[in-house]
Amino acid sequence: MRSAIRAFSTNVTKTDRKGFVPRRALLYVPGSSEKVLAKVPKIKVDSLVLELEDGCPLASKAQARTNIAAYLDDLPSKGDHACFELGVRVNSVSSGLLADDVKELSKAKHLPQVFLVPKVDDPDELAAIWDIFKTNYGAERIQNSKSRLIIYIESARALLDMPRLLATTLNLHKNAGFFKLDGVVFGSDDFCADLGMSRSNEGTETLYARQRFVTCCKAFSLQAIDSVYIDIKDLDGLRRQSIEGKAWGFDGKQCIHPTQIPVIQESFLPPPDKIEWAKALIDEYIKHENEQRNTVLTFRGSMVDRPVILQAMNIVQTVKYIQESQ
Ligand SMILES: CC(C)(COP(=O)(O)OP(=O)(O)OC[C@H]1O[C@@H](n2cnc3c(N)ncnc32)[C@H](O)[C@@H]1OP(=O)(O)O)[C@@H](O)C(=O)NCCC(=O)NCCSC(=O)C[C@H](O)C(=O)O
Ligand SMILES: [Mg+2]
Repeated sequence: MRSAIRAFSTNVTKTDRKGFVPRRALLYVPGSSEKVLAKVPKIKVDSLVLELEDGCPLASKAQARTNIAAYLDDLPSKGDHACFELGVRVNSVSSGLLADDVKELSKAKHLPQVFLVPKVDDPDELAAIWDIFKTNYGAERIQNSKSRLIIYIESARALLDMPRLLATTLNLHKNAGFFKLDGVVFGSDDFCADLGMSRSNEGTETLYARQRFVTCCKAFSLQAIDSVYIDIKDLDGLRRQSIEGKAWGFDGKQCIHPTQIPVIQESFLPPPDKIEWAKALIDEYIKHENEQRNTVLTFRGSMVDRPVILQAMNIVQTVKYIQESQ
């Protein structure tokens, strides 16, 4: 892309995209099931999360920890994985289970590519989380790893305090060497429970929350991962909510069943006609700019100014990054 276009600060270009991981679909695979774990290397999804939290019954937590630690310990023997990223979601600090999770996981030779920490409600919890990881892994092992961090916003308090939570997490990386925060997940089901809401497939009850959430993520150049859609059989509803989330600026969506993966991943890719529109608009804009005319132009009957160009660039670059990561 030409320099005039590159000079714009966009959603995509302002983020450090080195090591960019597409997270259109983030699939939870319960760690308690050895049968399902055996399928992990072949599951084609952007981000695959070995689950220790709510997808794992309390009675199976210990078994799930052992299974996931064994999986990570023996990672090279599993061969190439079809996913871009293999993560582990641990339990929250408030559950009292996090220390046991991290203690067991740290026995494995390999770290996951991303740790996902749910229910981060208060900036003070972050010091406790860092302390648990440091105690078990040792600061050096963490600082020398390329593992990333994803946190969850799942309560009214966390949503309101989101800027402070994100800034504190980013500072823990900068000042102490904790894993770098790369994305944030909106835990809509826990959020509904926290507010006494009844969740619906339409998701109108979380409209404000999702919009505030995505705005805060983008203010800190972080990936925003949308709500889970629990009606597994309703793929049309899932598609509608995925397309809506993409249009609102979300980068991906949580996923609980393999049938949801293609629906979500397709929805988070701009459609071919949008990609064609964006490329043609950028070409036209460059031509227009070279002719030293006003930077507002008419394209296919619509007025185009700088923000429209930025949206077109986001489309082209999102596709480019996903293709480059494949
Ligand atoms: C919901 C499920 C319990 C359904 O499982 P099951 O009854 O086995 O479904 P199917 O018979 O339709 O399964 C068909 C085959 O697909 C495999 N399968 C199913 N789910 C998964 C999966 N998640 N990953 C990999 N493979 C999966 C089955 O094994 C079958 O295979 P086969 O026998 O070979 O044909 C189950 O889908 C499930 O447990 N999903 C994950 C649930 C979970 O983790 N929930 C917590 C995350 S959501 C969340 O916490 C949101 C957030 O925090 C918030 O607060 O909002
Ligand atoms: Mg949750």
